[in-house]
Amino acid sequence: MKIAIIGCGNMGMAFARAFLKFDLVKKEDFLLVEKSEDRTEKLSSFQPGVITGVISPQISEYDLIILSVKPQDFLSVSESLREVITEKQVVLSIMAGITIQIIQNALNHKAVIRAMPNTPAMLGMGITAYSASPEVEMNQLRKVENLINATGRSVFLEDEEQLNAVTALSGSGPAYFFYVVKAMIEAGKKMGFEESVAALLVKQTMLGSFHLINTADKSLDELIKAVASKGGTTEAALRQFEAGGLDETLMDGIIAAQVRSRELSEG
Ligand SMILES: NC(=O)C1=CN([C@@H]2O[C@H](COP(=O)(O)OP(=O)(O)OC[C@H]3O[C@@H](n4cnc5c(N)ncnc54)[C@H](O)[C@@H]3O)[C@@H](O)[C@H]2O)C=CC1
Ligand SMILES: O=C(O)[C@@H]1CCC=N1
Repeated sequence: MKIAIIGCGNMGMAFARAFLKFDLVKKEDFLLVEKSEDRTEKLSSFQPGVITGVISPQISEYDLIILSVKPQDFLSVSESLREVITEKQVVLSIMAGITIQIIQNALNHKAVIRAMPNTPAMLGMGITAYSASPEVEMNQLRKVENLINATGRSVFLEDEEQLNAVTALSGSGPAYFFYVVKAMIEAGKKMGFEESVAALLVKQTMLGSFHLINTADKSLDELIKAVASKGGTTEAALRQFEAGGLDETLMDGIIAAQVRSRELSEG
């Protein structure tokens, strides 16, 4: 399969590297379209077939076109892409908020898959949800699903609207996790630890706790209860979290992300 990637930043290249790792695509079968000159210099070490700063008719030789520019850059990309895209090509967009219909209209093109990955895709540990327009054929969808699975796990959603919630939950989710880890490390520093020691304590705690979620035969409430002794230290912390409305703040934040994802489709 020959793949053109438009917007070769964090996510576009995470996808490209994952496809290479699993030998799903050959280096020479990539066309990388990247506007930034700084970024383009870095891309040369990837040794793709073609690196270019602009969309040209050459793109019509590629089976799949991945749109991985920021949502705000889509309009300018679509103006040149609609001139050269051909009917047999499939478009895979990972842009937050931009609906299949907007992409179809802007490109005058029917076969569109919209996906929402997350940054652990860089390690092959991502989770991507995706929807497709009815014009995407089953064999095309399967091929794209195989590609996505090189970046981690995937889930197909019949209802495209749910991608806004996916964006809020797992698309943005890594940032929430890093935010909590950072706050915990800051607390460690406040209590007198060197940053490296605080980071070691927190990161290993997160890693071990994640594995407990997956392996212990306990619900999250039971896992919390198993840590929080009556009248003990954890209870003191949890009481403070509750008084500050931490869980509601987190939920409100995630819903704000969903609202923003919907807004992005309105331009
Ligand atoms: N970063 C994340 O965690 C996630 C991002 N996304 C989506 O992925 C998309 C890309 O995000 P990132 O990779 O984080 O952004 P990024 O800023 O790292 O990459 C975007 C790239 O597009 C390039 N670009 C802009 N206009 C262009 C044009 N006209 N032609 C060619 N290249 C152009 C930029 O120079 C940049 O290198 C966004 O739409 C975002 O919503 C989706 C899931 C997770
Ligand atoms: O923040 C954003 O808009 C993108 C979408 C999900 C993660 N990053």
